[in-house]
Amino acid sequence: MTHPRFLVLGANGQLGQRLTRRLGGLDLPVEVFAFTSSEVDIGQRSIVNEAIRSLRPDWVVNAAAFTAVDRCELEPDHAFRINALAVRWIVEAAAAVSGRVCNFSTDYVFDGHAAQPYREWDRVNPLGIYGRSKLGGEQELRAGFDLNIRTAWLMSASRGNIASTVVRLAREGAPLRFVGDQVGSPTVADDLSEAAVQLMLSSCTGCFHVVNGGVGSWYQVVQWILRLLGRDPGQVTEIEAISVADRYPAPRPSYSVLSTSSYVAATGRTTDDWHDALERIVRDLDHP
Ligand SMILES: NC(=O)C1=CN([C@@H]2O[C@H](COP(=O)(O)OP(=O)(O)OC[C@H]3O[C@@H](n4cnc5c(N)ncnc54)[C@H](O)[C@@H]3O)[C@@H](O)[C@H]2O)C=CC1
Repeated sequence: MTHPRFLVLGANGQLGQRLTRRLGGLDLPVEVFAFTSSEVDIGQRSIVNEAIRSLRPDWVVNAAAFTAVDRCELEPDHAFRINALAVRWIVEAAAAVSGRVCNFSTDYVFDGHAAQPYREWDRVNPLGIYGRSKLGGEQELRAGFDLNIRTAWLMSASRGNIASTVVRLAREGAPLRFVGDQVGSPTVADDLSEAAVQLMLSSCTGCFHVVNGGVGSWYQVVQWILRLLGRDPGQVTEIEAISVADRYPAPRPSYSVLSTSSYVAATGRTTDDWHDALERIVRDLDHP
């Protein structure tokens, strides 16, 4: 009997690293192949084709993306090429070897005008190029065959991420200015990886929202990190809530909380509240 084969693209990214590690640590006989952006450039159709056709994976896990939201406005051609057209090439090559595609998308496909958590079937209306290009990628997937996981506000213990940045700034006593007027679903990349693996192992197809539970702003995330570090945010005068419009050129949805009820219905699992999930990361960062 052959073991399920997984091919991870964008394996050097925040999610790609976690997913590769999670797949490699499974208590099941699986084969995992992982390519970084320099090994397989998904923007090159022939390279994508060659990698997928030679390895014949059961699942191509696309963790590669152009995720710099503000740069997407300046480089729309590149954004559409990587976030949309490349997904078409991945799907074409996967189809040739009867493989499925697990793709990741974003809460930024929504405009933020909702008053309750977004479901998978809610009207999409991206505000900027990043969201539009990711929506383009979603549209390349095959109904009933591929898996599209919309997630949001990813955090991990990687360097440069919000958790490690706040820990560093707090230690240096540097001022902390974070957006307070945008709320969403902060999500830990390890938890998303676990859920994605579960969905693939249960042969789920279609669109699922997968995020940690609860609602927060980046300002609240930072307050929570400071509390976990034993610093009373009330005493930290340097922390300031700023407006998204003051910080970023590209528009962002002011409310992009995602409902995970489809994920719960499909797998019987729930995701942890983001406060608990973040606590695990900060504990690891604080005591490396
Ligand atoms: N970071 C976040 O807050 C959110 C991320 N997402 C989605 O989750 C997925 C993973 O995001 P992250 O890991 O956080 O992003 P990331 O930016 O950390 O990783 C993306 C990876 O793709 C690679 N990449 C870029 N262009 C490539 C190319 N032409 N060929 C191959 N690789 C290429 C980059 O080198 C990077 O390693 C993406 O689909 C993203 O759109 C969705 C919502 C929120």
